[in-house]
This record gives sequence, structure tokens and C-alpha cells, in this order.
Amino acid sequence: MIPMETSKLIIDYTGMMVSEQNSKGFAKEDLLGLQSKLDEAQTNLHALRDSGKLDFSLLLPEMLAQLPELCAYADEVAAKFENFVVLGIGGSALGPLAVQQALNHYYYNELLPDQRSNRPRFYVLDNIDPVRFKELGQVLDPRKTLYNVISKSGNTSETMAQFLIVRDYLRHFCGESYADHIVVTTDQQKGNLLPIALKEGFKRFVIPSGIGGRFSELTPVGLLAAAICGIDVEQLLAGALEMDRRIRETKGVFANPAQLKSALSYLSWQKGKKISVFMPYVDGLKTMADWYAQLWAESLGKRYDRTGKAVSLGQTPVKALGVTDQHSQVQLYAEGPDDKVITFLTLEEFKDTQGIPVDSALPEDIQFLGGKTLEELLFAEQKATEYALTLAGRQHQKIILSALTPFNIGQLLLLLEWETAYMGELFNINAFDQPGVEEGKNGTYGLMGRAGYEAKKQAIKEFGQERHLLE
Ligand SMILES: O=P(O)(O)OC[C@H]1O[C@](O)(CO)[C@@H](O)[C@@H]1O
Repeated sequence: MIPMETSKLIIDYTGMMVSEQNSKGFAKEDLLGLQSKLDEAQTNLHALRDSGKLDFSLLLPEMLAQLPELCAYADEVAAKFENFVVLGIGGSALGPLAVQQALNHYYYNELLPDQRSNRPRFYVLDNIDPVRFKELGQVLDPRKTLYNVISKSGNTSETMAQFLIVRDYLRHFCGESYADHIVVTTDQQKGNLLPIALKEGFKRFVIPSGIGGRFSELTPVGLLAAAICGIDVEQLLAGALEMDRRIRETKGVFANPAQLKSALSYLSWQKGKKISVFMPYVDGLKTMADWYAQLWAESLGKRYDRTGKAVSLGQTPVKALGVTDQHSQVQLYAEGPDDKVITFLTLEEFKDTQGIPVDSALPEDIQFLGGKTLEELLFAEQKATEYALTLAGRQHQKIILSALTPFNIGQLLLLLEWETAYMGELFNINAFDQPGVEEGKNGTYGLMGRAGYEAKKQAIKEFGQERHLLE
């Protein structure tokens, strides 16, 4: 265990270490054996600072300094609008969704206005399914809705298409005041969204140029949505700053949380664990698994390393939820191919409790539940799953949060962002770009990009109309 100073976030890696049950685990020497690579990684990462690649860390104080203006705007619009809708995709959507689910009432939108401090309902449109898009429009009054168009590049076809539809819709229902219903969050210097926002007078927030979408939750991408929905963004940043300080100031794999977490991931990968399962035993962290999946997949899934050598690296993220996926995926984790490392996320305590009534008339194998609480049952099941995986010789680790608080979520976000940055160094790849999807994003050729478009034209030429390919 690596107890943090605030003892609010602990990394328990017992399940990764060799033991009488876990003969395939690591020895401490394995972790210490990575120390020089980790120190080199730390040096390389700080050398990246001038290129902006570390801005997700270095700009945290600047994000804190911007809070008064951001929160003043958030309070102003929260009082004016009943609905707040994010238009965005990838990091522009997953961070806001993850933090909202972790820190607000699970049924926030279903609460009565005064139960959510009269803050607006929160929606995220992160896809271009025409039915889902139109059906949200059918349940919201556009005159009472604020749309936050979030795009770092300002050139993502999906988000820009959503923007064009919403702007047209708002012009129809709100006339000249349509601009008051749109706030834009985009890069400070480039992309199509910036000139549109300037020309049409939309309120604008800036994503610093050095911070990529999947690392942008602690910029206005995530902070504005959180503030509008009543989340304590000051505490969110305080936790991030505490974790960031710890990671930048402490040396050694057993003291530096990012070094430890990335070492465990790297050693697992070296031992053939090409799949990384992220399994919170907290419903409020279910979408955090989606956010982490993008961070891990898009940062590490790279064809070339930094020498230009073709390496095809990466570790496939799998999202799971405990206890739920004990009834769908754990069979595979325990007895299927030994190609996975599982990271559990648990709380020391939930913010509420639920007792289970006693019924002495029940059969013994159900009666034992009476008088317990749901959280006792959940904790027991999580430990039992850990034990079963240990007996099966499967690698697992655990991040323990004292509770779901803004401070702890800030710590968790920074830990996972730094883990990813370190893993990129250990892989010797650029963890901060995404060439594999870049072309598809900016062209109208869809995710396959121009190459896919040309291949499709060639296939049609060779095989006739596209439909023959499916027959
Ligand atoms: O914020 P943008 O530039 O619209 O990009 C949205 C998403 O698309 C990607 O650039 C590529 O999938 C992600 O990295 C990013 O989070």
C-alpha cells in the first residue's frame, strides 16, 4: 500500500505481488528494477514541459486562478437556464460525464429544481445518432437551454455538425438572442470554432493549446460543466494539485504514485497482460472507466515509437463495473486467457447506507443477508472477487478512495493522467498525439480518413456497387 499524505487515495498492489496463492506475482525487486527507467521517464517528461505536453499538470495553478471568472459565469447561467447541454465527443464529453456522475446525485436530472439547488439539468450529446439527437430536442425547451459546444480542435465533424443544427434551431426559437444560448470552449488560437465564436459573440472559454482533449477535464472543458451543475470545482482542483505536487516532488517507485501505478501496468504488459480492466465497485465511477479507456487507448495505442520503429504498442482498456460484472465478465478474468490486469476502485465509505431487512422465515442461504447493509455485501463481494483472482493467479490491484469527494476525484484524475504520461515514456512513444484518428477527424471521410475513402472507391471499382461487398 502507498498511503497518501491525505490518506484519501491509496494504491493497494498486494494482488500484483508474489504470494503463496499468487506464484505468478511480482517481487519488489521487479518494481525496483524499473527505477532507473522511471527516473529517466521523469526527466524526459520534465523536458517535454517546454513543448506544452505537460500542461495538464503545469497549468493547474492557472486553471485555479481562472475559477472566479468561470464560477461567476456558471452561477449566472445556472440561474437563467433549466437545461445545460454539452455538445462534444471523446475527451470533450467523457470527462464532464464522469465527474458529474461521480459527484452529483445519481439521479440529478430527475430531482426537483430545489433538490439540485436550482442548478440546470445536465445532458451530453457525444454522438450523431439522429434519433437520440432529435429526441433530446423534443424534451427540452430551447428558450430555457444553454448549449456548451466543446471542441479543442474546432474541426471535429461530429461536434461541428451538432453546432450547426443547434444554432439553426436556436435562431428559429430564440431569434436574435440565440447567441446567449451558446457558450464555446475551444483552443485559444486555432480551429473553425474560434472565428465563429468571435464573429457571433458567443461567450468563450479557452482550452490551453498544450492540453489534448483526453487530458483536458481540469480545464474549462470539465470545470465549466461541473461548476454549472453545482460541483465544488475548487476542491476538485485542490485534489488535483495535491496529487500533482506529490507526483512531481517524490522520488522512488514506492513513494511516487504515478511511478508505482505505471510500473505495475508496464510490468504487467511485459508479462503478457495486453488487456487492462478498470473495474470500479462504485456506480458513481462507472463513466470514469470510459474516460480512462480513452486516455489509455488513445495515448498508448501507437504504430511507431519515437525512433520511428514500427512497434504497434498499447494495452487494450476494458470497462467493467463491480459487483455487476461479476455476473458477466469475471468468469473470463478468472479462467480465460491470462492476458489481463484488473484495477479495482473502491471506497472506504459510501456517502449513504442501505440496511437489508431481517426475515427469519427465509431459507438459511438467503437469511444471512438480513441485518447487513448493501455496502457490507458489496465490500464482501469485492474482496471475494480479489481472492478468487488471486487463487487463479491473476494480477489485480486496487485504488482505494476514502470517499467520493471532489478532492479525491481531482486526485484520481491527475494520478491516471500522470500514469499515462509515464507509461508513454516507458513505451518510448508519444502519448500526446493521435495520428491514427487525426485525418478522419478533420476530413468528411469518416474515421477511416482519406485512405479509407480511396480503398472504398477501389473496392467499388473492383466489385461493383458497395452492396455486393455485403452479399
Ligand atoms: O475536442 P476535439 O478537438 O473536438 O476532439 C474530440 C476528440 O477527438 C480526438 O481528437 C480524436 O478522437 C480526441 O483526442 C478528442 O478528445
